[in-house]
Amino acid sequence: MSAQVIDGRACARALKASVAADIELLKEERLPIGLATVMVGDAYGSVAYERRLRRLAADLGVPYLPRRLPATVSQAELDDTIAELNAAPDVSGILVLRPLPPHLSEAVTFQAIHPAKDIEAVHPQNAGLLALGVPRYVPSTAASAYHLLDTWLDSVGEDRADFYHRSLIVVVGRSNNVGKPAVSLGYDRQAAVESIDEWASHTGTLGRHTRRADVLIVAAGRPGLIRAEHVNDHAVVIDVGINPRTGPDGVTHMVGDVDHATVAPRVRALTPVPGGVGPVTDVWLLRNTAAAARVNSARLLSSQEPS
Ligand SMILES: Nc1nc(=O)c2c([nH]1)NC[C@@H]1CN(c3ccc(C(=O)N[C@@H](CCC(=O)O)C(=O)O)cc3)C=[N+]21
Repeated sequence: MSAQVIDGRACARALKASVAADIELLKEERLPIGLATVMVGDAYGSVAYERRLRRLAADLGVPYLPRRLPATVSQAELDDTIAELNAAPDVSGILVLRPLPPHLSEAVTFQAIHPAKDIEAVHPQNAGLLALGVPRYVPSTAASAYHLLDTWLDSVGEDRADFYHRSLIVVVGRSNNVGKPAVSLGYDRQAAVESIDEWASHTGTLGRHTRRADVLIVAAGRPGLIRAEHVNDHAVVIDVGINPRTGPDGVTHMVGDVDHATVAPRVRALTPVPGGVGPVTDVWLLRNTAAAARVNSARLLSSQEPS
């Protein structure tokens, strides 16, 4: 029997309707909402993501400010751009696209973002709140992985709490933007959680871990990393990988970290690439942008109070 393919586009459509309603309310209340992105250079994944965000923001009627800086920009110039966006009253959320060129520091850059506008929770304050189980914003990629899982559980009639309490979630990849948040969100659901560095594939120990997973979340950025021998027959596999691959025809398209053709026949359910986590991620980011409009207005109101 072949696995159920989890439909990320359908899930994104439903989520988008609820985000559109949030945005409508904000407009009625005259709370300013706006998304700003900062792209340094022109990495393939960043350009692709930025294009999607621009379209979605337009669709939802959210003002969108794309800032593009040359790959040679200095740390001080990048920090200045962020400071400007921090101060702009019509910008509720700021996203700095990764990766940054090697001469720039992600740690320094992310600390420059005002925590109230940090819709990806990359500032240490927001990353800390997430790790403590009291997130201000849930980072969109990891949030989308769990949103797809939750929605799929509902669709097959499994009780979410019961499922997570019985499950081992294995997260492959330990990036600050996906792997680590995915671990925190697993803990929050009271699941057993295991985190593995993708380096385990070089020591031949990857399968030993991944084969035990009830839920396998793969965010390693390595096409074809997970194959048939890495999974068991009741696994639910969430493929977070977004890797450009140029075919023999010279056309570049996206593939995930999971070898879909060999894994799909062996597991219970899995997400495709494209059409899995990706489409939900964009919508979640706009959801956080709407939530940020409220966080920012509360902050501005309280700063007007006498001290
Ligand atoms: N700070 C930061 N946060 C990010 O989340 C981030 C980033 N930087 N830098 C770039 C990467 C890349 N990325 C994508 C997410 C979804 C799709 C996506 O939705 N793709 C569609 C279509 C793919 C296709 O065109 O075939 C899909 O999966 O169905 C693409 C790319 C987010 N990234």
